Amino acid sequence: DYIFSKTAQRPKIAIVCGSGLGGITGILKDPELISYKDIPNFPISSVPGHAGKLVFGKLGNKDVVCMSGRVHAYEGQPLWKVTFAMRVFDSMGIKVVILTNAAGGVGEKTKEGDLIILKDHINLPGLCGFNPLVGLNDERFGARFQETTVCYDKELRDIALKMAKDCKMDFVCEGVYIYQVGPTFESPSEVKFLKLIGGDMVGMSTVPEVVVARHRGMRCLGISLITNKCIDVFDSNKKPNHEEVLELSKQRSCELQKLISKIVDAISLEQASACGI
Ligand SMILES: O=P(O)(O)O[C@H]1O[C@H](CO)[C@@H](O)[C@H]1O
Ligand SMILES: Nc1nc2[nH]cnc2c(=O)[nH]1
Repeated sequence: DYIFSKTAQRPKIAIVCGSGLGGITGILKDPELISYKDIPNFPISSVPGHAGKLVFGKLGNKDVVCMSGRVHAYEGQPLWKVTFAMRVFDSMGIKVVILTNAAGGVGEKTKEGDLIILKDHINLPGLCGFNPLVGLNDERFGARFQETTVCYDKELRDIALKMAKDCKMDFVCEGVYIYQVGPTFESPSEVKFLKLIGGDMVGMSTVPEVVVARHRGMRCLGISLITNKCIDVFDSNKKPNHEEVLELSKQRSCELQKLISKIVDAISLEQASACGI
């Protein structure tokens, strides 16, 4: 109610901006900003590169809302708060959520600067009891036992790959994202393990949000920007750090913005009936 009292825009598509990836808010037409701190109960990010505002506006000819900044479990927030925005989006009538993140490249397939469309995920903490759907379930909002067979909508993924091909973005492909809580980056032995279990990239976000978004029946598309290669050799002098993550995000933000703009355009053309947009 608070959000709708502040804007007359009623988007059907939400975009979650990962670390340093809030630049897309700068290309929205007729932007209207709402600070997280003004929205009742909305959690506020403490991480550099996560601004803390909802930005409504037009991307091409479609209304969208961008979440510029997210909270992560490693900030000490419970998972219901980490995923709170997804419940808000659902009550606002959002049908499609595009989630971006900065991630470390695990396998040979990925290199710095690549944009990887999430084909699936491995919810490592989820497998050990750290899942946002733990707790009493309200059947009005979703099933007790949520399936996660196709978390990342096939049609949306196909659109993303087609748009990337049309734009000759040869650094876009599909991959599997592994969620770990953080805030530590991975040790070399952990990276070897993540490779073994079939991950292409690893990060500290997105999956809890997707689990809740799917529980609420929203369609999800995930896009990882590979900001660094995970180090799987012992005694390396090279060490991952958040500054490097933000620097790479800055370098690739234009390409990501272009790809998302094309995807949003295509959703309106190709998915009008399916998504009720
Ligand atoms: O996933 P996003 O929010 O893009 O952020 C990524 O970047 C941070 C590490 O540099 C971690 O929070 C990781 O999850
Ligand atoms: N877990 C994790 N998250 C990241 N986010 C950006 N880079 C990384 C990384 O190497 N590991």
